[in-house]
Amino acid sequence: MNPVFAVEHLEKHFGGLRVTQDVSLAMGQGDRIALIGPNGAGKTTFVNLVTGQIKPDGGRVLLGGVDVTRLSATQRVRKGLVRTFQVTRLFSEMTPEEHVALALVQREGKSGRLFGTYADMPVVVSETRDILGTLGLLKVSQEKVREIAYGQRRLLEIALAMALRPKVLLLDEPAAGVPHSDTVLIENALAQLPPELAVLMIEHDMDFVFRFSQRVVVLAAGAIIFDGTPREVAADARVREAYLGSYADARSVA
Ligand SMILES: Nc1ncnc2c1ncn2[C@@H]1O[C@H](COP(=O)(O)OP(=O)(O)OP(=O)(O)O)[C@@H](O)[C@H]1O
Repeated sequence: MNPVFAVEHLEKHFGGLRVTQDVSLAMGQGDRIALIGPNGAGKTTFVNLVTGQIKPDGGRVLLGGVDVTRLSATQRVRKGLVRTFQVTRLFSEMTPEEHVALALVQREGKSGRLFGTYADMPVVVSETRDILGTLGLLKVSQEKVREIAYGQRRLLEIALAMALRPKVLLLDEPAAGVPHSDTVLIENALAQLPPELAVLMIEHDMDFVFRFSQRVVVLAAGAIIFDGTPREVAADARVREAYLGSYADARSVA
């Protein structure tokens, strides 16, 4: 069976800097992969290449076995490759329900209708509730975004990504900026995502990474230096040197 998502020999240079070096990776349905690496390792560049925000200098991006390297970011979203961003892009005066409902209205090509009319669209109303329920946001669905906790805003970003019906979801640091005590909200919500969805997460919080992922891919200086289970990755000397440092010793995760 074809992987749901793959990159083959991806390359990106910025001037003389090789930011992505011969990166190959494949994901199957339901995979939960964490992409880790030190600052400047090329994680965001990798996601930008995958989603089509920037063009690679070499290599291919495949979705369901089909080469999408030449497709725009929007075309890739329509094919099920969806990302979230590190920085939230929400409207402070709108509610979570309005955000998700309008994303669904837009997805269905009904955005010509007047704002606020989604209440007349039962399919939109029920899917909105399902998505907000999955992300644990029903209790704040009617509050303005400026009134909800930062962690809930990050979850709303993921809800908006889910409104696009992804097959592959790329999460760029979903817990960044979230107080450590609230990280569990994000973890619990991610655990409710559909099991068949393939999820690749960039994240610096290693406790979160080890609990979330079945597989950890380590990027350093633009190249994959390790790809294995959380237990293997924590025990690998090269990874400790490049990234984990004293973390693995301190936590005894190996
Ligand atoms: N548009 C650009 N032009 C030139 N250099 C760039 C550009 N974008 C990124 N870089 C460089 O590419 C390297 C990788 O950056 P990238 O943001 O992908 O790393 P990262 O692993 O996501 O880092 P962080 O964890 O800090 O977000 C860095 O050295 C960065 O300065």
